[in-house]
Amino acid sequence: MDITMEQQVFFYLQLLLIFLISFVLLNILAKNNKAQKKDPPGPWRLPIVGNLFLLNPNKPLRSLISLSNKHGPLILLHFGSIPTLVVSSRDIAKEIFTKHDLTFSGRPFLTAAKKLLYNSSSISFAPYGDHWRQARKIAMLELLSSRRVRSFEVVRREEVEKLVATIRDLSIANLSELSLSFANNVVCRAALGDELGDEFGDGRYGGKGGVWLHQLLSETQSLFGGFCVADFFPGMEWIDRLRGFHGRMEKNFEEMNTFFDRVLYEHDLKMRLKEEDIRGEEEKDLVHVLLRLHKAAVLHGGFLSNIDHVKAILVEVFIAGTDTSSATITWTMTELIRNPRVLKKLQEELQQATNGNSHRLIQESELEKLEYLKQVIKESLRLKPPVPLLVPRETIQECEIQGYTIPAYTRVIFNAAAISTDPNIWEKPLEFWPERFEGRDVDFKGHDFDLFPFGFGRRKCPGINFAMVIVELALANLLHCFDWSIPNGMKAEDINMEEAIGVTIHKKEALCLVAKPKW
Ligand code: HEM
Repeated sequence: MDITMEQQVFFYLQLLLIFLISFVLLNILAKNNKAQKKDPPGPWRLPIVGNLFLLNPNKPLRSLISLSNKHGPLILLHFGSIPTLVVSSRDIAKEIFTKHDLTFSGRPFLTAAKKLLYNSSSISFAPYGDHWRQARKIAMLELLSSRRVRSFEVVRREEVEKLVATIRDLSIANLSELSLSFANNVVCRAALGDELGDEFGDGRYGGKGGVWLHQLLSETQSLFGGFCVADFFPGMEWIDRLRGFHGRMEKNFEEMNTFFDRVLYEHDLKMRLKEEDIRGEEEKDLVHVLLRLHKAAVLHGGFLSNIDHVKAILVEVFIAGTDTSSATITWTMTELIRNPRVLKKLQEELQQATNGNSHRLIQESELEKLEYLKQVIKESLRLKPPVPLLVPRETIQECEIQGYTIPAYTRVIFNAAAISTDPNIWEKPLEFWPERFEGRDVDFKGHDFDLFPFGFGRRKCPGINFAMVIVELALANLLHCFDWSIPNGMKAEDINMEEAIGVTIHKKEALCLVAKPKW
């Protein structure tokens, strides 16, 4: 059949019409879509630096709290070129956990983690995915399980004995330093075993080797807490090189890497001598456990066949486990000395717990019944959470929160400290008042959104049991063995409560107190 000229024109007109209608419809849809995509509120920002100028570098936490007070509990800031969502409300944190936990389970790829944690192959800074899942499983089942934590009871007891003996010889105790070396020694002995090895000073934690390792780890902590230009201005690594930050990271990494190579080599030698260790018997430290898993992975294939991943997990245990526990001990002692009523009540509880035989140390088996001690620590974690902004997260896909669109790869900060001192949730929020938890079932292990010092969801801290027993045992014995007072006629109000900066928040000025032995 022939098509007439008229029919042809009509056909092309129809096509044109369809094209025009589709074009208009698509445009409307695109506009609607754009109109629907709403950014969370946030302050005005400058080109290039974004909102960085709004952060007081000495008090970033306080700056974030005041920005949230001004702009709302869900704000979008730009740190350099990095969009960063700040969550400062219990209800929004709960919405995220219950509806979008997976979306918020990423971690940003930060320079220090890339360099010091073997290309972010540990747990805390590993991007969400199979590697992280496998590493976390090992942490939960093998390294930080209740059984493993119990197996280090002797280590903790011996270190507490040493701590108490050291303080008996001091006229003034620097509790910031003492609690850090106590936590360091417990973590080192749990991770590496009882001896450091002769290449590292005299091979003992209390000696030169211990001091050297302590300094090395402090530098690692400080690099993690430091400001790295490339994390806010990708492509500008050269500035970090120029200002020496890269050099510091390289040096710290080389020293740490050599140290762990040596530790692994020595453990391997011992394991070869004692074949039974490979089957998992007599595992005395975490290096043994990791080496067993590494050997099995090399033989049969699987996770941890790469020795760098073993080293990354070991560095992680140190950086995640020592500072946080010692900061909790120091802040709790600070609050107690400022609150003599609470201090006295707690000492009475400890006295009763010893069943009349008070001239001895409190044992781990007695911690369970110390209700008031638990309330005191909970209150300290509420007022001074050691990791107040948690570890930064990153969205792995786009999602909608409170009607706002949050794109994939947005960095996310949860302001746990703002929530745990929110006057809408807590009565007298800035007062140290442990009795607030009496009969109030507030869990702090990531199930309750009023208080989550250990984070929540898939990425919450797997070291809670490991940390809590260290903190409880140290505090119970510090308070049971000594009466504490403030030196040089200072008053409680004179104690400087300023916070140092870093991922873990320490007391800026060391806590120095007079310790009078009770027995
Ligand atoms: C008082 C002591 C501690 C506090 C306050 C604390 C706090 C935290 C916080 C806030 C996070 C981030 C959670 C999140 O993103 O939701 C975290 C993660 C982590 N913590 Fe702890 N922590 C403590 C002790 C420990 C200890 C003793 C260890 C191990 C020895 C440990 C190992 C880890 C690891 C591996 C992660 C990363 C989890 C992941 O990304 O999957 N922490 N911790």
